[in-house]
Amino acid sequence: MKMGTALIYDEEMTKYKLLWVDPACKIEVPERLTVSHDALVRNSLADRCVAIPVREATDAEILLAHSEEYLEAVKKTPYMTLEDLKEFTLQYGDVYFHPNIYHCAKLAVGAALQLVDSVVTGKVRNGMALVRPPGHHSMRSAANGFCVFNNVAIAARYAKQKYGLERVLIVDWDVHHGQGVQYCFEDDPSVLYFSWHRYEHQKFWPQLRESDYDSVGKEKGAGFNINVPWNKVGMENSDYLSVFCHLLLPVAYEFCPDLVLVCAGFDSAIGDPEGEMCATPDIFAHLTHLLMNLAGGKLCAVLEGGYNLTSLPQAVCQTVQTLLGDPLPQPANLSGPCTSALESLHCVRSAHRPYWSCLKHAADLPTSDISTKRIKLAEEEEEKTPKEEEKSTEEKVWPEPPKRVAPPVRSVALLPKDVTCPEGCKRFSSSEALDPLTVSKLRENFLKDADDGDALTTLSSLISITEEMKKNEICSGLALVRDVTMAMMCVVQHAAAALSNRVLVVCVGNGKVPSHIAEEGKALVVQIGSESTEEQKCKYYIPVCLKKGCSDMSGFIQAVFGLFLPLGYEYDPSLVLLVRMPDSRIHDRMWQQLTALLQSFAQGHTLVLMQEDEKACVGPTASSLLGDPAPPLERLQAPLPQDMEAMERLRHRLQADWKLLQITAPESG
Ligand SMILES: NCCCNCCCCCS
Ligand SMILES: [Zn+2]
Repeated sequence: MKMGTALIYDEEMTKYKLLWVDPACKIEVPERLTVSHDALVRNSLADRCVAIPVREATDAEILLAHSEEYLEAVKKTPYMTLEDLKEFTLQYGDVYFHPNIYHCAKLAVGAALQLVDSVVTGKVRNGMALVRPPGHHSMRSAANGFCVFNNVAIAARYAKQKYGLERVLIVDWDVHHGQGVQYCFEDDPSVLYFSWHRYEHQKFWPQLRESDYDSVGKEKGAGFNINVPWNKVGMENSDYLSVFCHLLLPVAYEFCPDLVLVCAGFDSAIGDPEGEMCATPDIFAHLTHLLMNLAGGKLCAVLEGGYNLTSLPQAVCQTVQTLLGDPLPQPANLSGPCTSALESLHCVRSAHRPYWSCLKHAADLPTSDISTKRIKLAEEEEEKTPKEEEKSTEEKVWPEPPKRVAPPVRSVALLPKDVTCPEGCKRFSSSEALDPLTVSKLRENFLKDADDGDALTTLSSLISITEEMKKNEICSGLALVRDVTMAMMCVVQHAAAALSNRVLVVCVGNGKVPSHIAEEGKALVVQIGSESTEEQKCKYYIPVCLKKGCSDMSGFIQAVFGLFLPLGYEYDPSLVLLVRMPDSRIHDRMWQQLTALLQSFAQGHTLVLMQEDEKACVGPTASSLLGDPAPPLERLQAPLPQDMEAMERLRHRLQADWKLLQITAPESG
């Protein structure tokens, strides 16, 4: 049964503002919340959510992350005069107080806790809390960076204490480093904190040495704090996706969290005066989707920053629409990560090599460099942005994110009559006959026995399904066929020729895949199995070999994140064909994860082909195609070294053609 998405918002949290002149704080305005909520209402997203009321956090809850003296001090602010408030504020940095901010800060924490309760108890699947003041900069005994109480840090402690959760992942995609969260959990292996942030070699606020990539956590928490410093502004969608694919997701899946909390700051979006980045609002649909199959889909997004009143509401809507399960937008043209981002990615992966088996094969840091400060030389040759003084002040413009229309039919199933159609799926029966030309072409090209009526019906039905997808009548589909290879050939041939689709073909399991279908680039074929049928000779046919075959979950998931996703994003297909070859021996859970993750592409137009005897896979496949979160994989052990080395060699060979496969900067000089 499809569970809902919670939306937590209360206009009371708009009822505080800056009462004096302070240039550092003037961007934190009540309108941030009103424009975001109004956009959700205007786009008919709010009424598709489950409205959960806010509540005030109790003292005990606030004390989960703050000291008594700090709480007692803040408690006095409602009764302060304007002068007292100014005086009180001086002891903290880049933050302001107001007679009503304590009340709002308690509501912001309470909203986050209400969201945790709704998600962890299963009342809803996931959700978002629109709150202010934000939280991730506030520390045990100090307000900072517009933050009073650390909403997400308290939520993580609360979730562990009340529900006995063992592992919580916090993803902080805000453009600032949530140092308050880092301090809270840096010695705690049960909370993995990931943050990227504008850093510019410690020149950017809050200018902390401990925000660099070599702060990996302390004592038992070593490895559970991941900092990705952006040492240049202007980071784009490619940079964000590269870090997700080559760092966050492999580690997050190895960590196997029971709950995902997102410090959902949108000052990392284009147009924001703080971040000065260039990632477009629709990228947050993809970042959200890529996290939605962790922890069985239990994801709580809590608003942090976001100061551009145009990109903030757009990004909030993209996030909520994805939480609701709508098809993703086609990602904007991805040009590959910039040198600076690759330097940072390389440094973080090296720093965390000792702690995560998925990174064990990350190349080592050149011994001389202990921090990105010394790697500036590689940056000189690539000027991403004009020098400081020439910094452009013109208004950034970007296209309105594309409408994401959910097709009338979410998923169809082409099944033998004796196989029941999964709930939520629509059984496909080719209503109108295909035009005779297509039929005759099918006969001569694909049918061994020209009079094989069943095969003809199946193939013509598959073609009809791809045509319906092209018209966005159908989102996705699955088919049980007698011969998956022939069915694959037929769909690729037709889609590439007739529909001018770019088809991403993902073949799971061994079996002869006629690579000529990849020749002219109309299809990109990746195949993963236990033996490489043929070595990779053309750019569009990529065989991945796992010693133990597709039953090896940790090797498989590395191929998904390190190869399949980057390739898929760069290829940007309009159709994804997922083929389960006979006796692939892939685990159902891994299959469901793959089916879910491949919906990142082609606006979810995924067609799954399976052999007729795989009846048992129909249900799990359908639930993933219908948008149900894939069940979590168990904790992954180390992938086989020889598999990882083979994947490294493959990636190294391919990265010249496929930029999103890069994980280190091109040799400088
Ligand atoms: N350019 C003004 C300096 C403001 N620095 C504090 C930013 C806090 C962001 C919280 S997400
Ligand atoms: Zn921020």
